[in-house]
Amino acid sequence: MDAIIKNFPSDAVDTRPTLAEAEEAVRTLLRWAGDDVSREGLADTPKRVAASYRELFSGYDQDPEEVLGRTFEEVAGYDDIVLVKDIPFFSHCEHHMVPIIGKAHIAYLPGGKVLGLSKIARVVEIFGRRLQTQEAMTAQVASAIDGTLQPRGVAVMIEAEHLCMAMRGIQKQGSTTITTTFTGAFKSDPHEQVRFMTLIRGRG
Ligand SMILES: Nc1nc2c(ncn2[C@@H]2O[C@H](COP(=O)(O)OP(=O)(O)OP(=O)(O)O)[C@@H](O)[C@H]2O)c(=O)[nH]1
Ligand SMILES: [Zn+2]
Repeated sequence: MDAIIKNFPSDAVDTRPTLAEAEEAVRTLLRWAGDDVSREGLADTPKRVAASYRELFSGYDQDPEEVLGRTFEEVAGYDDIVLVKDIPFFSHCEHHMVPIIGKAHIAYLPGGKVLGLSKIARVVEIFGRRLQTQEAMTAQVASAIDGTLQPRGVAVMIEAEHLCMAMRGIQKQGSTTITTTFTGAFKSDPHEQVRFMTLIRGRG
């Protein structure tokens, strides 16, 4: 997992295809779906899909450590839980390349350094905009924050609907998958986990 967090996964791909090759691949999939690539409505679709992949999978070219490296000293007088909850995200499952729609709740206990709040949401974006399993994404977000900020603990919960389970296959709409990763005090102290859960559910 470290390799996924520390490096740009795109570096591991020795040669990215050209744009023309990517557009040709889209044409192939359109034909596989049963459509006619020569009809007018599809003329620009390969170009649009290739451009949209650049955006939807932009996380491969972004380094979470760079984003999380911009910290500032602990805010005087505050050393308690910092929780950003209900961060919406879209990802794609690595099995079917179909959307995962969810929200992330992320907390940490400062250990000397504090993150800009937007950086927490940026980390969700970086890992979300890659092909994922929900478990891996949850662990990656927690590990990236833990490794760079070195707080007293990190808690990550992701709640998501997998459209590969809703639109196809078993076709169960509306089910939610919940995954959690706890480090440090959140892992060792059940009381801290309860506080995290209570704050997420809005009763804190
Ligand atoms: N653990 C985990 N599984 C996932 C995630 N996203 C999708 N899956 C599952 O990955 C599995 C892939 O199963 P396969 O049997 O190889 O593929 P499949 O024949 O398309 O499976 P079905 O979806 O059951 O039709 C399915 O059970 C999906 O529900 C995820 O984030 N985490
Ligand atoms: Zn899937």
